[in-house]
Amino acid sequence: MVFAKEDVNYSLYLVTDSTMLPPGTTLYSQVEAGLKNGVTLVQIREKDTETGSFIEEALDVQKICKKYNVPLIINDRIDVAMAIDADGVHVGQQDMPIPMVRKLLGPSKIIGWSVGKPSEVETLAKWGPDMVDYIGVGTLFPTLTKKNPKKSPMGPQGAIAVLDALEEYKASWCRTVGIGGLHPDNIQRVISQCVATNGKRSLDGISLVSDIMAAPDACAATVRLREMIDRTKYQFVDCELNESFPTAVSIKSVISQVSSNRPLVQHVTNKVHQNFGANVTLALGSSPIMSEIQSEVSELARIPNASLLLNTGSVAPIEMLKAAINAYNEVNRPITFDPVGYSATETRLCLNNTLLTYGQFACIKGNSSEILFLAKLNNDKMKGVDAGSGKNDDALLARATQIVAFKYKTIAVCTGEHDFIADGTFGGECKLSSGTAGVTAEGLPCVMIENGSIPIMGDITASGCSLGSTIASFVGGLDPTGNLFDAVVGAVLLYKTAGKLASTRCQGSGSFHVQLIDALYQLFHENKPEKWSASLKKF
Ligand SMILES: Cc1nc(C(=O)O)sc1CCOP(=O)(O)O
Ligand SMILES: C=C1C=NC(C(F)(F)F)=NC1=N
Ligand SMILES: [Mg+2]
Repeated sequence: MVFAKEDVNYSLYLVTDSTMLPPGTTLYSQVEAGLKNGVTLVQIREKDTETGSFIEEALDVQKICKKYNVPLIINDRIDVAMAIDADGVHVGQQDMPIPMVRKLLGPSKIIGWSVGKPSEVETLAKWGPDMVDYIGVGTLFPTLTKKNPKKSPMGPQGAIAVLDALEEYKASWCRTVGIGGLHPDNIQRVISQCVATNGKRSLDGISLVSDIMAAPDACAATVRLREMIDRTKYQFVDCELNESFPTAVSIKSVISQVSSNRPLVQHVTNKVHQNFGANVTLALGSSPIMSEIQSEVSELARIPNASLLLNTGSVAPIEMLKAAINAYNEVNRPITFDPVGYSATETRLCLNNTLLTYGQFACIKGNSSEILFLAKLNNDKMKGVDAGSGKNDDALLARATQIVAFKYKTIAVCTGEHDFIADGTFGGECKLSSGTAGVTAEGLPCVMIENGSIPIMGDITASGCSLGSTIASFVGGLDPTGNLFDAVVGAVLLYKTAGKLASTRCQGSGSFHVQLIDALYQLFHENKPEKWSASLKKF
């Protein structure tokens, strides 16, 4: 039986490995459990097996696959694939060159190729539509399954670069599966974030080994994976994600929610910001906790209305930051990420990129330099950790904010003379293959906040960081029916209005600090957004 290539379903692609079988299971029992519960494609990959027994195993697996009408792909071994008339092969960059594989297997067999970077896409595009049928895009996340890992994890952003290359080189025939460290805790984020910049394609499937092969109950593991992959809504935070434009009324409602829910705002932040951030949080009727203790982060995340502010100004150990991201993602509580000094040094760049790839953020907030860099629109290195020097025009900043929102499927905030806020959550909608149906960054809801300049804001410490505290309070205080975009816009509007008010009342930077907290306190408790000086404009 030959499978028509366009009928191949790549959505849940099991790659076998007999070296990790739990007691009481066999290669066949795990594969059958997968096939019974929604695996749509199987690859037998047994690196350390002698040819004879490999062929025996492959024939047995082939029988099971035929029973479920699922194609069987052989890893690396073209000879074995031909010997048993398998449905295709998967080869890596160091294996037999693709044109030779195609010559041996003929046009109807499925050929898969491991791809880790855009230049490899250029090659496959040059070979044309008769060569590579699908690519394994990886290694997405760290994994122990691949013995001698040659590739460092690329994360969703690396997969986006590969998807972009497929679009750039017009390899429309080529399908894609993500692979490497894929598990229930990151699959939905991968499906949601791995979208080509033109919005026209996302991964066609999720490929994995250990989540099923090493599962004591491979049926249950596969059922969970299947259900997750079939979901078209990625609810990474327990509040509403819809792209309505905020109004004074909706912001008033956000403040009432925050006021009554009194969110716990865990600050993992730099030393300079801690005290002031705590006072800003208290002024907003929320309760701050400055904890960097890894062992308590799961408990804190489970406190009602918990909200995490991750500010990488001066950093806790990366393992603690990762634990915090995991803990809050696990219980769908919001994380506000402030990549302070995003790329000022190699260390910060590496740390921030690692964290950006490690979890889903409700909001990513930065100054214009940080946002321009995150959007890859700023070539020169950042100057120090303060706001970028020089004037960037509004259109560029709005676009950069939309690009960051799109890449990370988050609410992106770019602060400066004007503030920009873009909603890249797509209401949580996400789908295999079709991406965002062509919606691109410039199609995202984006607002600009005008408020006149507040020069003195730059003369105090932690003014930007404390906007983070304000955002974290607002997103943390939402009811499940509250709206994330409203909360972030409301936080920025309130903060800028308070800054303006404080600058008219203070005698210098010392009293500005105090006046800013007073203004936040008064405006919050008064809750009359319709009277705020900061104005909102759809961009
Ligand atoms: C077979 C394979 N190829 C990879 C690549 O990056 O090309 S990673 C990998 C192993 C993936 O195993 P797990 O799902 O257990 O992480
Ligand atoms: C190294 C590999 C990379 N990707 C894939 C797949 F996901 F199936 F495409 N299989 C492999 N064996
Ligand atoms: Mg190989």
